[in-house]
Amino acid sequence: MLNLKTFDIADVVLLNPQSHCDARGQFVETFRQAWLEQVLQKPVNFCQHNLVQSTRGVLRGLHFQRPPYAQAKLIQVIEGEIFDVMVDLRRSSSTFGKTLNLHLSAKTPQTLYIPAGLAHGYLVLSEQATVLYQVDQYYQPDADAGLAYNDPDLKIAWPKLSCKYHVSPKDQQQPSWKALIRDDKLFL
Ligand SMILES: Cc1cn([C@H]2C[C@H](O)[C@@H](COP(=O)(O)OP(=O)(O)O[C@H]3O[C@@H](C)C(=O)[C@@H](O)[C@H]3O)O2)c(=O)[nH]c1=O
Repeated sequence: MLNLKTFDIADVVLLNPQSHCDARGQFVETFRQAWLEQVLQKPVNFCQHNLVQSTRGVLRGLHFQRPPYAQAKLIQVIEGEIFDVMVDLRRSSSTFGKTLNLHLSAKTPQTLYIPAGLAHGYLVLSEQATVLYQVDQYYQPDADAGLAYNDPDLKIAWPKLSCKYHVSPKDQQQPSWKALIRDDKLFL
């Protein structure tokens, strides 16, 4: 049986699938297309699968692809724990500019669906983390875009760690929210 959670930001869905435990270990159906299609009332089709490994303090994001290559994402943490962040960039949305954060851990098999039009990022809280994610549009380097993870306007309460955050040179120079919203082409 599937248990799912929705949030203030429309179309973000956290799937909490059932674990089947026995003497050998556990078996979990982490995703069924029909589950999401029933909630979203539209077809989903993931064409690219990614595997990302990181160590504690690595902060990736906040990222999105500009239209017409905006990507919906399906996130699973298969090792370790992350603090996952989403920002609604859809001008038509009642939660435009709103952020949402969740702790995701491999200890609890969960699958997070992030609709197209949201910026996404995460901080690794465990010694190592492995994130598997699927996207419904191919990676388009020319459409790759970002938003400063530490923009005070976003008020994201990133957890404090005993080590420094490890942020890529690209992500240290992402634009602020105010700079981003001046550019109409960035949004759905
Ligand atoms: C995202 C991506 C990157 N790459 C390459 C480009 C680069 O050489 C290397 C690392 O890219 P990045 O620094 O952008 O990787 P990363 O910072 O992990 O980017 C990811 O961050 C998280 C938060 C997301 O939500 C993803 O959509 C994606 O943007 O991998 C691909 O080949 N395919 C892809 O789909």
